[in-house]
Amino acid sequence: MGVILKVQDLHLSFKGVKALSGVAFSVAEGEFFAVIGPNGAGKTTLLNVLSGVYDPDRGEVVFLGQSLKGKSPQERARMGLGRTFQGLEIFRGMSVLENVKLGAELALSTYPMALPRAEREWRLRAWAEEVLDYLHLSPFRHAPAGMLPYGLQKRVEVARALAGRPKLLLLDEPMAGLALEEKQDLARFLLDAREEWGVTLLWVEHDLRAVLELSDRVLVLSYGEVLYHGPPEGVKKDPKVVEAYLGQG
Ligand SMILES: Nc1ncnc2c1ncn2[C@@H]1O[C@H](COP(=O)(O)OP(=O)(O)OP(=O)(O)O)[C@@H](O)[C@H]1O
Repeated sequence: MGVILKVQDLHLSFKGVKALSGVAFSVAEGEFFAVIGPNGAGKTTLLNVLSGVYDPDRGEVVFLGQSLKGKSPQERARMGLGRTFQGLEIFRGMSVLENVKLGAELALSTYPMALPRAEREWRLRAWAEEVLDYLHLSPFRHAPAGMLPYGLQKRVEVARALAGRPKLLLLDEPMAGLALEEKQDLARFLLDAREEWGVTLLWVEHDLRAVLELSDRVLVLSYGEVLYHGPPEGVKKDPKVVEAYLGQG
């Protein structure tokens, strides 16, 4: 398995607060990689640096062997770096299908040649429908996304991100606010997406049980520093992690 993402010596401060301090790790292709840590540890800041919302003060992010320095979030997305957000980022007044087609536009924008309008529309629709079907959202395709229950809205957001055919999908707390059954459904969809479309997953998540059950490797951050980087089995055994994170109960 090759390395899809390499993060080297990232530093970022906000007015003296060190949000990231010497963060380094790598993610292998096809991995389900988790980032956890207490509130304010720097997890969302890390996602913002990876997706190009913030420039780091120091350090580098290499995606598929290419440095991301100076690349906008849009350029990164076109390279195959997808993202979902902590809050919901769907268009509530648009139908589920329209939301997912917007994501599919991104996949088509990387297509090597310009397509005739009708064919373009056909491909967009076909790909969006495939993703909807895969995530069991087809019955809701014409419903305004904002009218669906929260758990389904979260699933629409994941569907839209997957429709962009990311090679690496960054997920910011995808399970927040979901009931246990909805979490289990989402976990299955993510694992299936990895299997079916070969997408690598990097998720920030507070549900420790889900993280330890599903992830291949885990990065633990605290005060912007890496406390632990390794398999899930080692997380609870690491004295530094217990002290800074798990000890909080
Ligand atoms: N735009 C910003 N301006 C100023 N300070 C910021 C900004 N973004 C983050 N910070 C600070 O950087 C630190 C890390 O914040 P971050 O949101 O990355 O943590 P987190 O691990 O995602 O926390 P949570 O689990 O609560 O979402 C915090 O001290 C936060 O207050």
